[in-house]
Amino acid sequence: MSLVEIKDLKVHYPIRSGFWNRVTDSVKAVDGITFNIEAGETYGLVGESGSGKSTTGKSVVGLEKVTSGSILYNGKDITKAENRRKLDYNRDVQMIFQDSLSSLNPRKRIEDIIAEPLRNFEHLSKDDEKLRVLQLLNIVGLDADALYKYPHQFSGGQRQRIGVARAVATNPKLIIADEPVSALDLSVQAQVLNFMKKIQREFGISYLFISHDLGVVRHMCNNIAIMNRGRLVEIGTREDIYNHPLHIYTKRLLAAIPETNVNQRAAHRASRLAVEKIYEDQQSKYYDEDGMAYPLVQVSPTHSVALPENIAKQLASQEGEVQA
Ligand SMILES: Nc1ncnc2c1ncn2[C@@H]1O[C@H](COP(=O)(O)OP(=O)(O)OP(=O)(O)O)[C@@H](O)[C@H]1O
Repeated sequence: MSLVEIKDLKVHYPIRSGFWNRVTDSVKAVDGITFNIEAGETYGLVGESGSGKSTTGKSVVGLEKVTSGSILYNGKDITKAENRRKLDYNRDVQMIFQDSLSSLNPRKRIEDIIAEPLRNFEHLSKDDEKLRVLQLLNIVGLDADALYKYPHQFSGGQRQRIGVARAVATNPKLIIADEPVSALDLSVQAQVLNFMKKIQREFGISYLFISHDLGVVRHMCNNIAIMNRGRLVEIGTREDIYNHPLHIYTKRLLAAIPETNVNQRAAHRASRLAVEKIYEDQQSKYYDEDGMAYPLVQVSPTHSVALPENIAKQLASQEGEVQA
C-alpha cells in the first residue's frame, strides 16, 4: 500500500451567471487524476500556471472540497472529514507555500510562528516548547536570535526556511510543497532545497513537490507527474521524464528549462524551436477533438503517457522503451 493513493480525483468549480445566479458551467481545475506517493519519496507534480497543481495540493491537505474521486492516506479516504479527524491527518500532513511573506503572520515573532503547530498538537511545557523551536531553527540553519524577530526582518530564502521549520514541527509524514522555491534566486533555491532534502533524510518525510519548472524538480523527485489543463499527460520516473519524454507537453516543459551553459545556448534555442514547431504542426495528434488530453496508457512498468494506444506504443518503441 502506498502512503497516498489519489484515484480519479476531480475538483470542479461552479461558474454562476445570469439574474438567478444559476450554475451554468464549471472550471474543471482537476479532471480525473490518479497517482500514488510512496513513503519517504519526493513526488513531483509539474505543469504550467493554471494546470491544476495547487488545487490538487490543497485537496490532499483537505483545504479544497473534492467533487469526486478519492484520496487514500494509509488506505483511508481523507476526502471524508471524519476520517481526517480519526487519523490525526492535520498533524501528519503539512504544507509549505510559495509566498513566505504572506503565509507567515507578519505580526507574530518567529518563536510563535514555529510554535503554533506545536501548541495545536503537542501541548509541551514552555521550556520544552522553546527547546523544540530552537532545535527546528537549528535544523534549517538559523540562529537562536531569530526567535524574537518578525518575518519581514528575514530574506526570502530565510523566510522559506522558517516555513520549512514550521511545517516539520509536528513530525509530519507528508509535506505538500507548493512552488517552495519559485520566488527565490537560483543560489538561494539550492540552499532551501538542500535543507528540504536533509530534513527528508532525518525525518523520513514524503513530499508532494509542486512546480512549474522541470529544472527545479530534477534534483528532488524520484517520480514525476506532468499536469496539463486538469489532467495528467505523462507519469514516469525521473529517467523516463527527462531522458524519454513522450508527450509534446512534457517536451515543451523540458525545452523551457533555461540553459546555464553559455556554449550550449545556441543548440538549446534550436531544440526549443524544433519542439515548438512539432507542437504547432502536430497538436491534434496529442489532444482529442475537444483539445483535452487522452487517458493515460502504460508503455513500461513505470511510464505512462496520455495518447491513443497505437501512438503511445509507437513513440515508446522509437525511444527504445520496454513495452508493458
Ligand atoms: N476558487 C476557485 N474558483 C474558481 N476557479 C478556480 C478557483 N481556484 C482555482 N481556479 C481555477 O482552476 C484552475 C487551476 O488553478 P490552480 O491554481 O490549481 O493551478 P496551478 O497549476 O496551481 O497554477 P498556479 O501555479 O498559477 O497557481 C485555474 O483555471 C484557476 O483559475
